[in-house]
Amino acid sequence: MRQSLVIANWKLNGDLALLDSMMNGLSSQTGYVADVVICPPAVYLAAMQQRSLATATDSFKLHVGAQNCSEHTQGAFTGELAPQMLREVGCEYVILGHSERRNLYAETDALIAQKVATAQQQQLKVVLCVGESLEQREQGQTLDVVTAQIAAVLAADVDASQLIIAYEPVWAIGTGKTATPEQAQEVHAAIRQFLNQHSGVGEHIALLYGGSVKADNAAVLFAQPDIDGGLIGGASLDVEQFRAICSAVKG
Ligand SMILES: O=C[C@H](O)COP(=O)(O)O
Repeated sequence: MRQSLVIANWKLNGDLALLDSMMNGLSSQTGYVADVVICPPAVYLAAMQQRSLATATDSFKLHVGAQNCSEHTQGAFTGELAPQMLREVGCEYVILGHSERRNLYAETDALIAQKVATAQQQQLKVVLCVGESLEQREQGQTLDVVTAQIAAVLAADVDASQLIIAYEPVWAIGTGKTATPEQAQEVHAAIRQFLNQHSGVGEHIALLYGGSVKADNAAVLFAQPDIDGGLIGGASLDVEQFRAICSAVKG
């Protein structure tokens, strides 16, 4: 049985007050089928871990995730955060290869592969983001782009069976244009098949959809057979919306 996950990526948003209201709001309604992960800006990670422990019960815990990490474990890299530092403050997950990192910070497939390897060596669960631009989709290159992004990571010293992959079409991120359930399912199925062919792990790893997921479209996306949950940006900053999205994952 594959893991179901809903992950909040706050990006450069939020504050301690939102952290408190989100933790209280989510933990006041438990019984989610999916594991729920919140990835706030890094300065809030330790505070989130404290709150996660304080609100945890035998059956429910909010998991802590980071939005990025260094490919290095230590050294003269001003401003960077090493995976084991993230682990030490309670992080279990890290998002890598997000299109904003690829496009705004020029992260290459090679750098992302290095980051994935280092993060896994330090026992972080990696959420690898992949996705095509609008131009690439219009030119029929979606599956080639997405599988090439994954292949670059599989070529490095990584454990494919421990990856979580988030398919996020770049044209759907923060635009209000969601991929249709059929478009998303087609790419997820292709990713699973590709992973089966290249490392035999396709049936076992969680594949998430991201890109303008909201309370009113989450259920239909998550009902697709190869979609195991979501990576949520804007709607993860609203307690009620995010709670509804978490509840939209069914067993
Ligand atoms: O990491 C999250 C994705 O970039 C999706 O963002 P969005 O839900 O605001 O479109």
